[in-house]
Amino acid sequence: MLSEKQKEPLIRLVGVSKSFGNNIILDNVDLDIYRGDALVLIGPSGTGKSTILRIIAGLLPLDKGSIYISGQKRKGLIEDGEDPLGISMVFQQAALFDSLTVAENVGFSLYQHSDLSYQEIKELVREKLDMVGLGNTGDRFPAELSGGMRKRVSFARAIMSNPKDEASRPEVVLYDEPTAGLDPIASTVIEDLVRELQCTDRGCGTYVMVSHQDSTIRRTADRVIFLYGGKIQWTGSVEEIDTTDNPLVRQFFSASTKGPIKVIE
Ligand SMILES: Nc1ncnc2c1ncn2[C@@H]1O[C@H](COP(=O)(O)OP(=O)(O)OP(=O)(O)O)[C@@H](O)[C@H]1O
Repeated sequence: MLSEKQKEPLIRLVGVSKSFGNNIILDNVDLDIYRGDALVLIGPSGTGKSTILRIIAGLLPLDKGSIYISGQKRKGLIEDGEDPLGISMVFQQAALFDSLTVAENVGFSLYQHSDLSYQEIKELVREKLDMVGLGNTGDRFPAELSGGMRKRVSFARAIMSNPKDEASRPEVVLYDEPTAGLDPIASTVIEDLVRELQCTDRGCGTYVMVSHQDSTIRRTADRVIFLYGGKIQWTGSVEEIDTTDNPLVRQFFSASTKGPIKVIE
């Protein structure tokens, strides 16, 4: 039996609405994310998937509704107060500092915000780079790496935390299209890594991902959510992608221009 605490969602969006100008992007969205969830958000371009990630990360204000982190209502943005659990985001463009080495990028937040020694941070950086299979790249600059390697550096940065500050350890990782623009083999490396990083000796973490790539959706999702018209239209398992009779999901995966999804020309 799960205790009440274990059943409580780590993150809960209640009645969340968001517009940009006159465009209603999210319309009264409810979403619960549980510990250990491997959740992939899908849907046509421009339906608000990245917007949901940015809202969960606390980077974007809501128009209406509430967001609860470990049962605690968030007030304002992440810069207005820390959440009771660590949430980190891997951006679509790896978002590395070009003028810093790989090691300096990965250790950046610890150099800025911790009192760890240079040597301690160096060892942590090396550990995280080893975890993403890039142990020997610390002295290189982002421009010297392939797109897939840059993505992996951004993963290493996202899972970095201060061992003396348990609250800094990210329990939830948000991935925005981590395999966009990568060839199929580089995508497989990233997909495997997402799964490997989810479960460590501490247990299984939680992630929410946005992806358009069929292989990434199928290999990294336990639960799939289809967003369209500002609403969650369908939730199912990967297996159910091929068996559902939901017309939106069927059209999306058959890549057909005919169906309820309006084609933007
Ligand atoms: N800061 C902003 N200002 C104005 N419009 C925005 C802003 N951010 C997003 N939008 C608009 O909101 C809509 C949803 O954007 P979002 O990036 O969340 O969609 P998405 O589903 O992730 O799309 P894609 O699959 O193409 O990445 C788009 O029409 C986008 O142009």
